[in-house]
Amino acid sequence: MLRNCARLLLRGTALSVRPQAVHSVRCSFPGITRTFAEEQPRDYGFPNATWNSNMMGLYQTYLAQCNGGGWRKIPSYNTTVHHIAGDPLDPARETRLFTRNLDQDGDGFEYCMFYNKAERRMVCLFQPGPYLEGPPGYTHGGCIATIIDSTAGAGAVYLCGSVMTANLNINYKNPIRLGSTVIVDSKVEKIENRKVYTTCHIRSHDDTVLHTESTVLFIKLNV
Ligand SMILES: CCCCCCCCCCCC(=O)SCCNC(=O)CCNC(=O)[C@H](O)C(C)(C)COP(=O)(O)OP(=O)(O)OC[C@H]1O[C@@H](n2cnc3c(N)ncnc32)[C@H](O)[C@@H]1OP(=O)(O)O
Repeated sequence: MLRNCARLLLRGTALSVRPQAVHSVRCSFPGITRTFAEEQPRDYGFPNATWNSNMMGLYQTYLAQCNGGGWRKIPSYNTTVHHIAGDPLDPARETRLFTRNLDQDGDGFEYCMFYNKAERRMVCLFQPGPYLEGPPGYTHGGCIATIIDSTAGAGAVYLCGSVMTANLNINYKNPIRLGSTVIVDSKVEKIENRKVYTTCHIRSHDDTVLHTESTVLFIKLNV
């Protein structure tokens, strides 16, 4: 449905859509604003049946802090934009966010994010699924890099607008077991002109194990 509607709109074909069914999908990159007709999009940052008890417990903890505690839950969809002007991608082709590209809940990246503007922090509760395997039973380092980039990137976007990752450094300290829950905690440390310096740590759900420590440099685009 989404793909068909987007295709029709992109081709300029008249399409009658109920107003309440129109959802404006905005991209975080400059010069790109497209509106797609779609059903109410699913927010993948809500709990599903595959979330384990630690993930659920942390979710409830952060959710409780959204009531006057300075935190807010960030929605998470499975697509950003379908076409970038001048981009070689076929505008009619469906694209999916890398971290939301599997159909079955629980197989890949299960996560939700919470943002605290005053603290310049974006926190991601992350439960890696079985299709993210690297070493037997553990999460692939590239997947870990992805969730760090996505979390710190979202934090930079919420604070500064459009950014691109320029540099990502990770020290892997302890492996992350598949199916476990970890806390990805990023913070914007410093902004210098277009450069947004962030740090990010991944810790176990109970804070006892440090899995990674990293720095990520983003460059602002819309200045
Ligand atoms: C909301 C939820 C949804 C949104 C959720 C969002 C999640 C996003 C997470 C995914 C993000 C990605 O995957 S992004 C995809 C991976 N990244 C990329 O493909 C980026 C490829 N690189 C580029 O496009 C470009 O190099 C840029 C845009 C990064 C910078 O190019 P530019 O715009 O021409 O700027 P440039 O003049 O080169 O640099 C500007 C300043 O930054 C410095 N600078 C540039 N690169 C570096 C570097 N690696 N290390 C140090 N410093 C650097 C320069 O020295 C300069 O400093 P000074 O002289 O001013 O002092």
